[in-house]
Amino acid sequence: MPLNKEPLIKLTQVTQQFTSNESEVTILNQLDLSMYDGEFVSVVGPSGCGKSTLLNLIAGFLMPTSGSIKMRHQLITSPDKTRGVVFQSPTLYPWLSVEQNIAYGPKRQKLPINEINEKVKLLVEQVGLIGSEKKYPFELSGGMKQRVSIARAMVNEPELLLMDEPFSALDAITRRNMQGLLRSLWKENHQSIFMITHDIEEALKLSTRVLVFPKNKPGELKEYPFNFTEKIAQDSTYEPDTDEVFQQNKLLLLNDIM
Ligand SMILES: Nc1ncnc2c1ncn2[C@@H]1O[C@H](COP(=O)(O)OP(=O)(O)OP(=O)(O)O)[C@@H](O)[C@H]1O
Repeated sequence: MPLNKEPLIKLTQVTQQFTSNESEVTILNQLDLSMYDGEFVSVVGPSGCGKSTLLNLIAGFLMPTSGSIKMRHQLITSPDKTRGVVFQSPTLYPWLSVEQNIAYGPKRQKLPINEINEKVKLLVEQVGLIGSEKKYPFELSGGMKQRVSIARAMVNEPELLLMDEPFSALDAITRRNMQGLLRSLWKENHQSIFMITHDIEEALKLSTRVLVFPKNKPGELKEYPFNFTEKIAQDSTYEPDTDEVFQQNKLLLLNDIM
């Protein structure tokens, strides 16, 4: 972890409690966490451990019970366009075409039309939707819809992309393709990414750091730095499924969670 750099995101002593059946439940307990520019951080953990809560706090959808969350020293108090969010189910406007969906944010910001067209063209290319620009959401597969969602989030050039189980509704092959796409976007655009996933392999294959909510320590986080994503990007012959180190780390994470 870079010690000499300023964090992009900094959580200090963040506690999140919710009321359930008239009693307080602590979901996150005095959590300290820093994330740096260019990192790809994944979060894994058992169902209900607080993964989405953590993402919602960083997005600004939720305020912590106590503690602070800052982005470049500024307290996060509401969602804004410096943090783009991609959800599990694509949230596209059904009456707008692919290119109109992507252009929606920049149009609202009243950016010059030439600039919007350029951004949309570049993103359509980057997410692999050339030829589908004029299609409407009902004409797209699940994977294509999620490609539009990612483009829609990235068109605003967010400093941080937050993804809540973005591929969990997709079939295995589409998912693998989307993982490759996301790795390329991360590398080409030097994008910082914070992703929640249920899939330990996905976390290991994509991230530079994995945060785990261990099963026996509710509210706490454990961290592991990894470099498999760089290996996969640089060496097309590298096969994690036959790499002993990869498999050992997978077991390590599984033991933490299950
Ligand atoms: N707004 C809320 N009010 C009350 N309880 C909440 C609220 N949001 C989340 N919770 C509770 O907090 C806990 C953590 O929820 P969260 O959605 O963060 O878990 P998760 O790890 O993302 O789960 P999953 O993997 O199943 O999606 C759950 O018990 C949930 O019911």
